[in-house]
Amino acid sequence: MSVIHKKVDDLPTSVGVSFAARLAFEHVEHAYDEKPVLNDVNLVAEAGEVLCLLGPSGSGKSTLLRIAAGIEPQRAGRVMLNDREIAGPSHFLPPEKRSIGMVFQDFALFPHLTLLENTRFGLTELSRKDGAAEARVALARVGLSDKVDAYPHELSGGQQQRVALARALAPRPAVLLMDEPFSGLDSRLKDTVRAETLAILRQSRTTAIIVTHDAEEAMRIADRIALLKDGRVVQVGTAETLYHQPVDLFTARFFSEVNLFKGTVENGTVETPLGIMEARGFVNGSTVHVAIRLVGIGVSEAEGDIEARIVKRRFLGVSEILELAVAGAEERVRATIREGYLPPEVKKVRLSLRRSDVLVFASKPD
Ligand SMILES: Nc1ncnc2c1ncn2[C@@H]1O[C@H](COP(=O)(O)OP(=O)(O)OP(=O)(O)O)[C@@H](O)[C@H]1O
Repeated sequence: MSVIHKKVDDLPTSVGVSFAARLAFEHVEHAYDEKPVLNDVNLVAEAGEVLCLLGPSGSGKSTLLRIAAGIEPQRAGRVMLNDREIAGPSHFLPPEKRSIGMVFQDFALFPHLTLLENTRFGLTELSRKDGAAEARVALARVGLSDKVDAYPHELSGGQQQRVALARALAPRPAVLLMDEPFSGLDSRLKDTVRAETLAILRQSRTTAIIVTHDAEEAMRIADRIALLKDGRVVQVGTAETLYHQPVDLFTARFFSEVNLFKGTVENGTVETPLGIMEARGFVNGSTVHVAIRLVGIGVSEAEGDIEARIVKRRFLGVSEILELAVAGAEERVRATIREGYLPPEVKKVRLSLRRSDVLVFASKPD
């Protein structure tokens, strides 16, 4: 996909081709009253990419979006759109001048306006006729041409989300910000709406920053993911990087369910209930956490080096979670199997480990 780089000053404010822009947060800090919520955030959304801000509740994701949109002026640092400072010590561009669109969690549609009027709302620089024409194009793009005269309450949740997307994209923003855009949709609709939204973003070549607290959702939609914790960016990268090379235990646990054991390093190894694991690069005597992904434990009636007994089975539809007692270990171990893989009467099993699912991290002080 070719992405056209253009200076923000040259960007059309309303009609014309959409030019994806690069948006960068540089040393951004923020606090509400005296409570710090963002701490030295450095993060770039490259032109044309879908960047997900992922993190638990309260990690500062929405605040970062609001700062980019210009709704919330940050305490320190700056926000750049291509080479231009849009918020910082020397300049503050008001929201309507930023060429940045926003889709809110609750869609924020005007209930008394039709879809056409809702979508035309941000096209203030165009005549009524041109605005309506652009709004029709935007609604066609999200597949709602036949509903231009309908009101929001006449639509399903998924359709309302598409109107919100059409309204945000109609002025052809250089960057689109979306705050938990799929969280209000029921699970049956979610997959479809997510796929449609992504297709529209790709087609319109818009740079998008999407907030979510759901790691699986981020993996489904993002080109890159920025994981936030307590107002700091913990790690940025592709889904594969964050999953396979997590920088810390927090990141590892955000992306997969793990068994967690604490141990002491001896001669580059550490003992766990599932055997002795390699812990290269750690100082002798240091305390480490060993995280073993549930999916990395093979369970079988016949094969595997480790003997275990099934203590509990929990049915989860396509899979089951097993709680296991391992010979010689006090701590219980969890593993996952395909539903029905083991007959109900089976109690004794053997386990095998996939080494790539064993992750060792230095223990942080409690
Ligand atoms: N207007 C505000 N006034 C005071 N504190 C706020 C305000 N907005 C957010 N906060 C606080 O700032 C912190 C970060 O909030 P923010 O909404 O950015 O996090 P988030 O990661 O988006 O979380 P969530 O997923 O729950 O929305 C939280 O502790 C929150 O309580």
